[in-house]
Amino acid sequence: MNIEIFSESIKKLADQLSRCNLSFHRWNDRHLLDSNDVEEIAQFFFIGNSINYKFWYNSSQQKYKYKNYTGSAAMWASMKDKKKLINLESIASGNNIEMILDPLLPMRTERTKSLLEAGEVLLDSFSGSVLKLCDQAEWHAPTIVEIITEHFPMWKDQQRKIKFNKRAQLFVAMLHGKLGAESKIRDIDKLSCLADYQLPRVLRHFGVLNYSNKLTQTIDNEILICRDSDLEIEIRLATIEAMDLICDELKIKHNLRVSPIQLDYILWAQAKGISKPHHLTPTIAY
Ligand SMILES: Nc1nc2c(c(CN[C@H]3C=C[C@H](O)[C@@H]3O)cn2[C@@H]2O[C@H](COP(=O)(O)O)[C@@H](O)[C@H]2O)c(=O)[nH]1
Repeated sequence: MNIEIFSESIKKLADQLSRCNLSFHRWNDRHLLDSNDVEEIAQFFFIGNSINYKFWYNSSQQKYKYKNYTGSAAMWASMKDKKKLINLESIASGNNIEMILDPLLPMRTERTKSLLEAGEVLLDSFSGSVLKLCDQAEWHAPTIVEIITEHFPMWKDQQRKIKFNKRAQLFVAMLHGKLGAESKIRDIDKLSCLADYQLPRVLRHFGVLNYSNKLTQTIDNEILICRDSDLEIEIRLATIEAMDLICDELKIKHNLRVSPIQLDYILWAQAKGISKPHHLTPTIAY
């Protein structure tokens, strides 16, 4: 065991959170597509999340940049600038990928494969419509995630039978938040938080996750943690458990019903001000 969850820190953090606006993020950020066309938004969120992973090169400090943006925001901003090229037929044919993918993005080979798969499968199995995929799931959040991970192998994020499905769940959360009152998505609260590299960093910063000396050394010295290793899975599981406990505390002590996926972005966004590194696992999952 390399991680302990501190209940005192959970109480303190829940207390702070209880005084914040805990509603779903609306994804109206400047680097995201703004459109009244729901299909266009859904497609943009889908294509973006198909390559929403690993924005670091060799360390937490060395991040992909585009214009004034860093990390995932830079990827979204670059996709937004190229939105006219995001045409499923040409993505699936491989023709536009060279132009869509910024050459500076890490894991270019994997991202090319992710984009090709997204284009091909959306066209072949869902008539090129992300909304059709949601219709097929009857807008039931966990079913949308299931359909995505069944049809798009690159989205499958399952380790030792544990379904993390970080990118598929983020896609659903983004669509739900963006649609706001118009959202037909059901059972969004059945999704888990998104076990990426920033959320555990935030939970560690707030003292919720307490790392063993070995893990502290590994992360602070920016030593790579292998994909599918016990350590990687422990970090991801502890993140989910801690987020569930924070939600329990908000409910029991503060009478606030907040789901882990609702709380996810609120805490994720806190990563910006943290100086300690995040864990480094080269992966297409997050
Ligand atoms: N748990 C959780 N993880 C999330 C998100 C988002 C949201 N995305 C954006 C869309 C509009 C917003 O303004 C954001 O820019 C990205 N990530 C993950 O973080 C990592 C990138 O981190 P950094 O290098 O610092 O950008 C990477 O694994 C990415 O997949 C979230 O909401 N929850």
